[in-house]
Parts: sequence; structure tokens; C-alpha cells
Amino acid sequence: MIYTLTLNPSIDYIVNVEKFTIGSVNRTNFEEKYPGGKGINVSRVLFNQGIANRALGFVGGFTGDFIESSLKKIGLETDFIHVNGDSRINIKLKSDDESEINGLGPEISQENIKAFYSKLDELNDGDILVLAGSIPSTLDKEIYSQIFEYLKGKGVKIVVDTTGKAFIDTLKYGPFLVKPNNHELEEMFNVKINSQEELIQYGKKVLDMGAQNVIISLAGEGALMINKDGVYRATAPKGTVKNSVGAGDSLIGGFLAEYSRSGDLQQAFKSGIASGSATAFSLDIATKEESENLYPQITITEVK
Ligand SMILES: Nc1ncnc2c1ncn2[C@@H]1O[C@H](COP(=O)(O)OP(=O)(O)OP(=O)(O)O)[C@@H](O)[C@H]1O
Ligand SMILES: O=P(O)(O)OC[C@@]1(O)O[C@H](CO)[C@@H](O)[C@@H]1O
Repeated sequence: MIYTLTLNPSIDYIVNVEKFTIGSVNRTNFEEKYPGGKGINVSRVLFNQGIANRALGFVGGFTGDFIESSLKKIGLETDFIHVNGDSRINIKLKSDDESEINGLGPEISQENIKAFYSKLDELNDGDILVLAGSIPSTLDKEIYSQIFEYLKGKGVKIVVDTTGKAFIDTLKYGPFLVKPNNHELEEMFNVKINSQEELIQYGKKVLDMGAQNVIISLAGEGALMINKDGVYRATAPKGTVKNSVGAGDSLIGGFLAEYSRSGDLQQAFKSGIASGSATAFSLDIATKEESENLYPQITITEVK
């Protein structure tokens, strides 16, 4: 079974404003609401691909009800802990540029955390757990590392998609997959990366620090995958970007969908790119068909 964890789910409120002007009243010409948060997006991609999975996390209030009920309505399995405050609303503003305002999220109590750990007891050998998204300010910054400690020796493969110290600290536990984008890699090593050679150089450092598979996503330029077998470059399909929110999560979802079907890392990488790009080219998270339609446009080459 694949589990995803979203510590701080959101309603993603996508609005389109023709010419956004700071300091003025702006009116939308399009708006939509989706259940969001990185782990939830991974779950939605997996669900669209027909892969059974369960979304874990903390939701609360009327916003939490929306998130939970819209997932349940489509048949996606959830097992959320209910907290007292309201889940956040993240604004995704499309105008000439894409801008985002992500909320703080509700407080999570010690009791809520305890209830969450008892859910982790259900995970067994062969399960996959995706830890994706930022850590809300009311939680211990070490929570992702603590989850690795808690599950140590159980044979659960853990995927990490977060940033900063919380990310770096998990590497020594040997995460199955990590997916920094090129900017996150620069921040991590406090460098400016100017070439594919340098991307590979820093990606290999992440591998040396403990990750088993490192995917460096490069938006419209595709991605690199680095593991013990080699270095692989994927091209991204060409298309019109409608909403790139969740493209990175979709890469992870598409990767895990194919990995759970075939166990083939290179095919999984290709499937990840297809889902990432299909999400960027649609308003919502990519469907299976939208992802598969992009397959012919993607090439994976080994970088020697
Ligand atoms: N403009 C684009 N054209 C084609 N594919 C894209 C584009 N933007 C993103 N993608 C696809 O999505 C994947 C992930 O994108 P990106 O590197 O932007 O991840 P990210 O920074 O984690 O994204 P986000 O935070 O928006 O979810 C890319 O590897 C690519 O396959
Ligand atoms: O605030 P975080 O946890 O870093 O990111 C949250 C978020 O921006 O990530 C997803 C896209 O990747 C959105 O669905 C969601 O709003």
C-alpha cells in the first residue's frame, strides 16, 4: 500500500486575473477550488492512475471538511486526524506571472500527533510512505526525521519532498526517493548552478548523503535522475502551461504509480515526467489519459 502524508493540507484557490495590479481592486475572470497539499496531490495522481493509496494528514474546520469530502467523493481513501482550527486556503494567482500565497494552517496538538503515530503502526514491509510538503510552524521541525526513526527496520520505503534542514536531516536515513528542483538544490548547497554537469555534481552529493534515487526536476526542461545505476536525463514534452501547481507532486505520483506496477526505475522516471507535464498542461491534477498521451514525446537518455 502507498501512503501519503500531508501535514498541512490546503484548499488551493486558483484565480485568474487578467492584469493583476498591486494596490488596486482586481477581479477574477476564472476561479476554481481543489483539495491541495503536496501529499494529497501525490495521492490524487496515484488514484487517477488506478493505484490504491491512502492519504494521511491533519485537517480541520469547514476547509478541512471540503478537502476530506472532495477526496472521499471521488473514492480516494483518506485517514485524516481532525484538528481544532481551520485547514488553510492557499491562493494561486495566475496573471502575467504565477504567484502563490500559502497559509499558516491550524495548530496541531500533542494529542493529534499521538493519534497520527498510531496510524503509522499500520505500515508494514513493502509499503511506501510519501512525506511531502512544508512542516507547519506548530510542529516539531524534526518530525520527518522522527517518522524515519519510528519506522526504522520495518521495511517501509520513504519518499521525501520538502526543503531546508528538514530535508537534509532525512538523508542519513536513506530515503527511497527525493525530488529537489534545481532551485532547491542551489539553496541546499548555497551555490549557483550553471550547467548540467554541476546539477549532476550536486545531485551525486545528495546520493552520497544517503538518498537511493535523486530526481532533480527542471520544470519545462524535464529532469535528471541519479541513482547507483547511473545518471539519466528526461526531456519534457512541449505544451501550453495552464497551471503548474502540483507538477512536482505529479512527477512523484507518476513515478510511484509505474514503480508499483513494474518496479522499473527508468520506466517510473518516464511516467513521472509524463504526469508532471500533464499536470502543468491542465488546470487540475493530470488524469491517466492526459499523462499517457505525452509518453511518445519523452525520451530518457543515460548521461555518461
Ligand atoms: N513548463 C513546463 N513544460 C513541460 N513540463 C513541465 C513544465 N513545468 C513543469 N513540468 C513538468 O513537471 C515536472 C516537475 O516540475 P518542476 O520542476 O516545476 O517541479 P516543482 O518545482 O516541484 O513544481 P511545483 O512546486 O510547481 O509542484 C517537470 O520535471 C516536468 O516534467
Ligand atoms: O506550503 P507547502 O506545504 O510547501 O506547499 C503547499 C502547496 O503549495 O503545494 C502544493 C503544490 O506542490 C499545493 O497543492 C499546495 O498549496
